[in-house]
Amino acid sequence: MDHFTLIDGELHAENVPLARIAADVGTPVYVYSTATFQRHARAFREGLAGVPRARIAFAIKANPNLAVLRLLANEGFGADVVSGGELARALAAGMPPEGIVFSGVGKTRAELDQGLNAGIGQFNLELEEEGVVLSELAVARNIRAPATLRVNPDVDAGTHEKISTGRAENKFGLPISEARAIFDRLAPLQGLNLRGVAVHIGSQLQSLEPLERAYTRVGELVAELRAAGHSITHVDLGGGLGVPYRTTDTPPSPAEFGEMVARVTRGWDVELMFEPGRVIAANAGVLLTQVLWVKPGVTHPYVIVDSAMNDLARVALYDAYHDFVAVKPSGETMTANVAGPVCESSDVFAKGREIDVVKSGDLAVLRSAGAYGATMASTYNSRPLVPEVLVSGDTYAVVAGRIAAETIMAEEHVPDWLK
Ligand SMILES: Cc1ncc(COP(=O)(O)O)c(C=O)c1O
Ligand SMILES: N[C@@H](CCCC[NH3+])C(=O)O
Repeated sequence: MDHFTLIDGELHAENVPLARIAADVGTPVYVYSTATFQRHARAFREGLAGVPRARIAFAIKANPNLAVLRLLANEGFGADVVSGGELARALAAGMPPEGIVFSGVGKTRAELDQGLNAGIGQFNLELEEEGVVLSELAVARNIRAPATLRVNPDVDAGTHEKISTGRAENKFGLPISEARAIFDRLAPLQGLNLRGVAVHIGSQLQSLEPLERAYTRVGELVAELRAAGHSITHVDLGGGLGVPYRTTDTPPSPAEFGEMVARVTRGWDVELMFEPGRVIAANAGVLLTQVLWVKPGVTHPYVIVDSAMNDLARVALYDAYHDFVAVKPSGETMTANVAGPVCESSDVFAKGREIDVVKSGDLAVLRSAGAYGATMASTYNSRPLVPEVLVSGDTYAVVAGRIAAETIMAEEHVPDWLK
């Protein structure tokens, strides 16, 4: 359930008509609901009620909008960051440094430095050399960096191959079979407080079974590390819980996830970290767009909208499904393709789909666009960066402006020899 509903035959975000936002801000525009974000954040936390000592770090990559981060900080969430830019955003949003986890396979020395300067709560190490460098940087400051080893459990998450991270051939994590030896070598380093293990096997998971397998392997590793004399106090179980994009999708609920985690981790006696992204953000946002033309096609007409793959890349990248619905549906439907203006044949949001009847000038939304939407937008075709709006009750605020591609076009970008 979300807070984008029909009121008097017209789609609203909470109590605000989407048509009003379109008139005031223009389209395309991402529209987020405060109430949906809060509902999802609370449902996730409540799902973990049976898990002692659980901490939640929102995976900022899913939606790094500062207002959204402030909202989640107010819900007690920390942040999972994967770059210096995301770290800066988490801090700017008021997330306490000790609630911030730094993940990622390619952290630079400058980013490790930035994390140490900020005093973040945890570095998830992806390779042995990274641990050596982090230790050196920490020793230079006379501190010890809190860290875990991210392991790759070689589990197929059963999701789209481009968002799968836990198979042996993926670039993420250390082979779990080598974790013990690497832990033995890194744990004594003076600048490290190597205190646990992290795992994350992929995104948009539709089943708990691969997560349970991965977590079980992590549990075995924790026992093995303890038997070898290591003190293990922290385990990071990552993110990945899927969401319904279609009404027929039935991903596990946060409550079912929490029940599985409580069962699998019983007796681990550690602080558990979770890094949800999509499950908090996806259904808290829509991409509001206007129909430009309805163009006759060979088999079906093309509904050409003013949003495109540069605004919402998921369909072109992963063949993802986003529901397309009219803001003022007449009740009639038609079979059509929905496409954007970008000069790529992959700039198509829906093919041969039964959709609400729309005509030139009508407003419509692509649903479930709050995660990996605006954050993956680009200025391809010199289109502006899409703005974002956050609704709360009867009011809304523009929380990211429409940034014209021309603003990054300057005479100094043309070298002298071309003038
Ligand atoms: C390390 C890590 N943590 C958390 C996430 C968030 O995943 P999701 O948005 O599927 O919850 C990701 C993305 O897959 C990730 O790579
Ligand atoms: N960008 C992907 C998710 C990537 C998850 C990050 N490891 C998507 O939209 O589905």
